[in-house]
Amino acid sequence: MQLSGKSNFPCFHNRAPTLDALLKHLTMKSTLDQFTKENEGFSSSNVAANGDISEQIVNNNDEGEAKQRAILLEWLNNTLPDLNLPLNASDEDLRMCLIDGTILCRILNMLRIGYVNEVGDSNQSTDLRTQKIKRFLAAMGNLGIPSFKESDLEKGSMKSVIDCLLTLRAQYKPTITTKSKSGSPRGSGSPRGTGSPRGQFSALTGEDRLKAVSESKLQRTSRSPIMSEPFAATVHSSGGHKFHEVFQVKPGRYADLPAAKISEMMKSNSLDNAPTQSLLSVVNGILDESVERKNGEIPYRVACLLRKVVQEIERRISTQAEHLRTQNNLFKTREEKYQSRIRVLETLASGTSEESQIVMNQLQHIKTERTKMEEKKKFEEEDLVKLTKENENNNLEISTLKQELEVAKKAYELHCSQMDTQAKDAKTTLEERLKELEHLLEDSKNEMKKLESYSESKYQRWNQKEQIYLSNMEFQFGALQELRFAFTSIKQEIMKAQKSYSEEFNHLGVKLKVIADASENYNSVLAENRKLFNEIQELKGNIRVYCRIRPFLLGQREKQTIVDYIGEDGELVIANPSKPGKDSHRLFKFNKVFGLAATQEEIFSDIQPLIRSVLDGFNVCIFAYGQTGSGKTFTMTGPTGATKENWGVNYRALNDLFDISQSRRSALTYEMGVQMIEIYNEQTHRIHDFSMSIICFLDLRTLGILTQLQPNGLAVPDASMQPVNSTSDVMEIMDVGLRNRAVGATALNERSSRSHSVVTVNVRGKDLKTGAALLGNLHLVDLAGSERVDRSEVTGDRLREAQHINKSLSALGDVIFALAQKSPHVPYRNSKLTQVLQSALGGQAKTLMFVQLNPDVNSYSESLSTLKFAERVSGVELGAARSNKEGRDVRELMEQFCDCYSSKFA
Ligand SMILES: Nc1ncnc2c1ncn2[C@@H]1O[C@H](COP(=O)(O)OP(=O)(O)OP(=O)(O)O)[C@@H](O)[C@H]1O
Repeated sequence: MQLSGKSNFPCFHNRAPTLDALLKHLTMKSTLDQFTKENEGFSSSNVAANGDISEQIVNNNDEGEAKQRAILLEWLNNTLPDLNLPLNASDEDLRMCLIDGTILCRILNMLRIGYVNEVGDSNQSTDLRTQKIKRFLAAMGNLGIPSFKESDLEKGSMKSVIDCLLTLRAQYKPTITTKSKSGSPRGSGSPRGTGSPRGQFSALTGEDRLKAVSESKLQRTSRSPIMSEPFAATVHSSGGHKFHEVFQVKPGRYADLPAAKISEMMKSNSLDNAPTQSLLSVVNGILDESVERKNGEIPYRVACLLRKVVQEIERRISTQAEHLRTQNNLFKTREEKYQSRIRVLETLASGTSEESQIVMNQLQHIKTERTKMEEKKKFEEEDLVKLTKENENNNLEISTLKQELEVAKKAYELHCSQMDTQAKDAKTTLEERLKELEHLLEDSKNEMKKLESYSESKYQRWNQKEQIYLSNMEFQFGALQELRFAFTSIKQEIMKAQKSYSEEFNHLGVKLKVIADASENYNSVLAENRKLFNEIQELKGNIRVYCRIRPFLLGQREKQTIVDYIGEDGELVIANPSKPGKDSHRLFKFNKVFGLAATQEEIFSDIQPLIRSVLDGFNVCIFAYGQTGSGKTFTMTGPTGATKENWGVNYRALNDLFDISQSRRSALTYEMGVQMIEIYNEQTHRIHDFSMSIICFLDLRTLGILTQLQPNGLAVPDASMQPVNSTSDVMEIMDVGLRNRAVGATALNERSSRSHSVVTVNVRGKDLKTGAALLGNLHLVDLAGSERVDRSEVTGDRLREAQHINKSLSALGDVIFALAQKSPHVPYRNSKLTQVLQSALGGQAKTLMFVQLNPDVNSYSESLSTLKFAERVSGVELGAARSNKEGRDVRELMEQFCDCYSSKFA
């Protein structure tokens, strides 16, 4: 049976809804009694009744507890069959039934006169009701509870009836207190330890019972209406017990409560039955927990619980306020009633004195009552004020809590919205990621298919390759076998070859020893060779004169020549066809005469030994002498734009120098330098500078000529040497020099040179073994034209140029003549030309002069004078060569040299 924990009895709970209903049914006559019962009559009568009960209970101690319970259950089931209490109902069920105010009111209504059955059984017989009343009285008698009389009911006085019911209720009520101490409904307060309600109650003395009732009253008055709730009155009821368990939560644990627990707490039943103090504790606990966690976050379910609890507190406060207003109105109504009664009584008091005395007594009594009422009212008002203040404080606290709750709610909602946003973003991201993964999965599948097909094809290819490799391996294995056989045979051949090689090496070693011995003698042989070679050159003559006859040029083929005979031993006979006669033929003798058909190569091959002498450390001078246009430049340099075949003496000589120096590099190292100057009007100029040109010719700086030769044998110090390493370097320098030469047009030759061109090659050699130095100079001179002045048809500057040319050529002839005569004085200083060529003229120097001859009959006289100049030089020299009869014959020396050379190097 489910019983409500609320007590509706007016004495204990003013806010119970059944109180007003009960009071309305009471008669006006019993109003004063009712008032007395609620205030003081209850305690005194109750105490008195309890005292009687205790005596009766003591007298009936022998009756069993089961019998008492059975009697009470029987009566309750008969009277209120809808309770449907089982015969074996427990003491707790019985207790819960009897302390229920509603049930007590129903019992009271049933007992009072004019009772109408709740179920609407208006036809119920009076006998039945009387029988029920008698049964109740009998049950009370059995329980030893002071009862009432049926006449009291007939009179309409309910005081004794209410006292009886309160006693019955009070009998069960102490067991509650006892239970909390002993854990048994009957408690340990029974002196016998039986725990029966009667025994327990009887164990209390009258004073104790009075004290208990007073405490109950004191509790009632000291508690605020808010706190005087059903739960407070029925702390140990089943519902209260449940609330106690539900709200016994340790501080700081609300956030961790499971949802089921919070749902249980939020049940309307739980919240309705929970004490306000517990609800406030819940609110404070949640807020403290929120503050302690410092993040303001309150789980949603806890926030719901908080809202629910606050709503419950608000509801209770409003209910209590309503109740206080009702109570106040009630007190005002009562006061008005009392005032009207006082006025009636005062009217009556004006009647008889006796009645007046009685009325005065009653009035006094009423005044006393009124004073008490006023005191009570005062207490109530104070209570009201306290409650109002408390209500205000609570409202204030609630508003604060609401604000905090609102703030917490907003923070929570903000947090929730952020979480929602994050969740949406995360969801979107995850969906995108899912799509990507799906695409990837699709791609992977496709890739896997491709790989499978590829691996399949590759597997087949590998199989094919394996077959090929196997066949190849078989083939290679066969080849390997062949190679092994070949290797064995080759090995044997190598062994044989090794043997023959070792024998050959031994033989070569012997030969190498011979070569080493020969090489040790090489330098001495080389020195001897140089000595012998020089002796040969000396035997040929240190001054040689060759004659070269220029061929007719294009357009001169039909002209008469002056050349009558050319002998192999250097004889030349010229004749003047225009003056035939006895003296028309003249004989000239040279070292050698080159005819019209002589090539450049033939010319050079004859002078090549002199070039070798330069590398042996001797000075050599080669110059061309002849009239303008006789072919001097052609012989010394070659034609303009000459190929290697037409190279003149200059190029060939320098080329030969480089070739011979290269062939000697194992024994000698050479450094070469070239300078190119020209002597014009007895002034010396450097012409190989690349920046020179014909236009700037007259502004050229005049070079000084040293009176004493330098250590290198040069007489023109200012004309710096240009180092050369190859034939191309030399050709480049010469080309620039030739372009810069002073060339002017004359009537005789379009390239008539009026200056002496001197190319000097300085050679420095070093013997790698002995360290001895060799120094040689080669002078290659292209002389100016030797024609006579009166034929050149020039005057002024041209005439002065011709005079300077004739003077220098005469000086050259004088020097050579003096050298040939071994004259003590050689007139080198008579011209710039002889000064420049001083080192190459005389001493051990070798001089070779080409006498260039123009065969044209028109140039007969110029050719004749040229030949006479050459005769003067060559005649002396040739004579000297011929007079060297005490010396060895040239031919013999040559043979001796050749024998020596072949024996050393063959
Ligand atoms: N041996 C030769 N064979 C063919 N042509 C020649 C020969 N000698 C000279 N010549 C030609 O004759 C002309 C004159 O020669 P070249 O200029 O060498 O004379 P030159 O004596 O140097 O004159 P100059 O005194 O004016 O310098 C040139 O055209 C040249 O090519």
